[in-house]
Amino acid sequence: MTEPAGHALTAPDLWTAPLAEGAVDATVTVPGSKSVTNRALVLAALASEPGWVRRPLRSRDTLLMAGALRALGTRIEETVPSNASHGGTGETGEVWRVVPAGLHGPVTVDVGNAGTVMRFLPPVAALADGPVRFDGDPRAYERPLHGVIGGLRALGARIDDEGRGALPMTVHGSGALAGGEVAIDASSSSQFVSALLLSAPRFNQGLELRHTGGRLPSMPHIRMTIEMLRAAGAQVDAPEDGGAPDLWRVTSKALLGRDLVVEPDLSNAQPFLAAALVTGGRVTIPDWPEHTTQPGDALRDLFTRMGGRCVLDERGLTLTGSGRVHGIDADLSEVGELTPGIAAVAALADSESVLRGVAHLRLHETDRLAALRREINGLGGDVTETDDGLRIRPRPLRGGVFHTYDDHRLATAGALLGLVVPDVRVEDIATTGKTLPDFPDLWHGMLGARA
Ligand SMILES: O=C(O)C1=C[C@@H](OP(=O)(O)O)[C@@H](O)[C@H](O)C1
Ligand SMILES: C=C(OP(=O)(O)O)C(=O)O
Repeated sequence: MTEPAGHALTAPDLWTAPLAEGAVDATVTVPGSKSVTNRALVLAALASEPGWVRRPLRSRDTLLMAGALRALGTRIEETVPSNASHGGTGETGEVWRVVPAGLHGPVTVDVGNAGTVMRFLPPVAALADGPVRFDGDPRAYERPLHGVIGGLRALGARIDDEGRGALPMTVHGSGALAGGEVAIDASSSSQFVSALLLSAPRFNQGLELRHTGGRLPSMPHIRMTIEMLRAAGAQVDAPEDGGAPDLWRVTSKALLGRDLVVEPDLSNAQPFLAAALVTGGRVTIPDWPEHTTQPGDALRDLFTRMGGRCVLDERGLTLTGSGRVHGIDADLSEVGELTPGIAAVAALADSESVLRGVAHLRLHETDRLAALRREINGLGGDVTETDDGLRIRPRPLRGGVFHTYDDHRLATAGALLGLVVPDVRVEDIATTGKTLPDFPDLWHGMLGARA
């Protein structure tokens, strides 16, 4: 079995996870969704008029996206108005005004380890005038990109990847892309599909995209792409509208500028809701949307099956723990990014769990299946890898170092275990900055609010 990739385990920067002294009772306001913010930025940059992104997530992944679009020529003005009431939330918040402009190289884009940046931006670069070099963290070189590279080449783009089929690479934009029909295998990442769809209204002939290959993961994220494209005026035919399976059509058409309020990141709400579940407490997440394409909405069902009670009302989503945590047998293919948090809860349950359908997590920020097995077992757990997931048999856990492999969701999983297992030290808690830089403060705040 391979060991998870990540940075050195030798000089860890250790964060002692706070232990809950009793049942957690808190309201936690979670910052905006990474997936929505980065789609909103791309669509706004490709639009034919200015747009607004309200309550954007400010984190490593979204700042990399904004920085790359700026380098390509887009103007993004950040303001924190004193009275930006919007969207019925009544809250003030940060607003980014996005003013699209001609996209130009030569430019170098740092993708960090952001899947959304490394996959959503090459199609944008193909529309730019000049070469756009893509580089990123060492792990970004290992993450799959072949569907984007092969797809773009078939649609008329010139890409120099020195035969790697991965980063680093240069997209030689010529100011326009023919577009048309293409087939790709997106079974290793739904982001290949989202990437090509997002830029497709700007292709001369639009796009007819077919997925060929194994099961497509993270379908809610593809629905998010389609919903946001349509809200920007795009014409999209998708399988769920009665069309052929695994086939999407996007018409060539100008995109509108939008005024959009970013929903809270429901996947980042996971550790806080889980805190209520494992301590038999109560946590409310305000502004939980009634309708959403975010995969995190599945937590209502998953955590109910694991022993919590969820109520969605005008205050937001409230999860109340019963004091008991049950194991679960779940196919997480649609909601893969929830796996580390589910695995941590499962390690504290009263029965075995089997998590299925998530083989593609081996190619996420780190090999998440190997990392979870190794780190939970390092605290005394009993986790084994299966072909497509994890089998977790709860055992009494002990303290120790929880390594995080530059993976924000490993770090929050470690913090959750440390809530009920004394002396868990989480390596590099700052890695949560990929999507949730405020995590340590929010976590301590949640505990400080304990009734
Ligand atoms: O499109 C998106 O915003 C995302 C899609 C998913 O990627 P994969 O399909 O590669 O798992 C998800 O895991 C990632 O966190 C965000
Ligand atoms: C897989 C994830 O991120 P990325 O957008 O980098 O793929 C994640 O956030 O869990």
